Amino acid sequence: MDVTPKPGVPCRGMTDTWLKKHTLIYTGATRHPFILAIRDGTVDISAFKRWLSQDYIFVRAFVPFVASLVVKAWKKSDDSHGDVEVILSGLASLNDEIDWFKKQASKWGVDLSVVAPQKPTQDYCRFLENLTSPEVDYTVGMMAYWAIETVYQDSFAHCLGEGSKTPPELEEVCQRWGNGGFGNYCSALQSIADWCLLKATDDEVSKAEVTFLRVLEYEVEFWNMSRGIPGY
Ligand SMILES: Cc1ncc(CNC=O)c(N)n1
Repeated sequence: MDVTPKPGVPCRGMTDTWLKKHTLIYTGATRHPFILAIRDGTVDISAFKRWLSQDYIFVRAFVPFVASLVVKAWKKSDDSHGDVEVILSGLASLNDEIDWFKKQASKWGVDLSVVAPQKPTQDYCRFLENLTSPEVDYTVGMMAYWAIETVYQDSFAHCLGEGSKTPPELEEVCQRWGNGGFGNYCSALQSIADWCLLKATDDEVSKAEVTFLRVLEYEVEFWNMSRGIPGY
């Protein structure tokens, strides 16, 4: 079999295949009514504040998950792709992000010390905690990391795109994840995830695909909660 890359023909990894195969649910997570409301300037400010306080809880739980990936990257024998440095720089950004959330909270008059996690936040945080276990493959974890970051990058970049009417006071929020630098970071995570998937067993690949779908479902639930759909 000829495996040499053809000029002009992009080399598609497993993650791109899944984005195509599951495009409906991916679009549901990245073009959610909450995001569309930010983009068209009709977002309810109480919904935005709810998102802000719940996401602060999420991000705190995200830190140990990403830290577990540093451990797994360090333990595996092949680090020719510099995975440890890539993940570590993500942890450093999360350190800034936690400060950023605190500043945003005081700007919007949200008291983070009294915020209780709602059910979708609890469920999503528990899912992250399960992924932190040493029993979960590095491949599955990296793929989840890429998917979680990419949903935010794609969603918030959409709020900054051509023709958006995002309120000026929310632009900084959209920039946090929608900026091109973060887009490049997501591409780096995607390359690592694709490389892992290329070498993974069939069992790991199918576990990773299920995990990919679960991430998208949790993201949709998180937006639903933020939007204040009755029942939350
Ligand atoms: C629910 C959710 N998903 C993804 C992200 C983006 N990662 C870190 O900030 C986030 N903040 N919150």
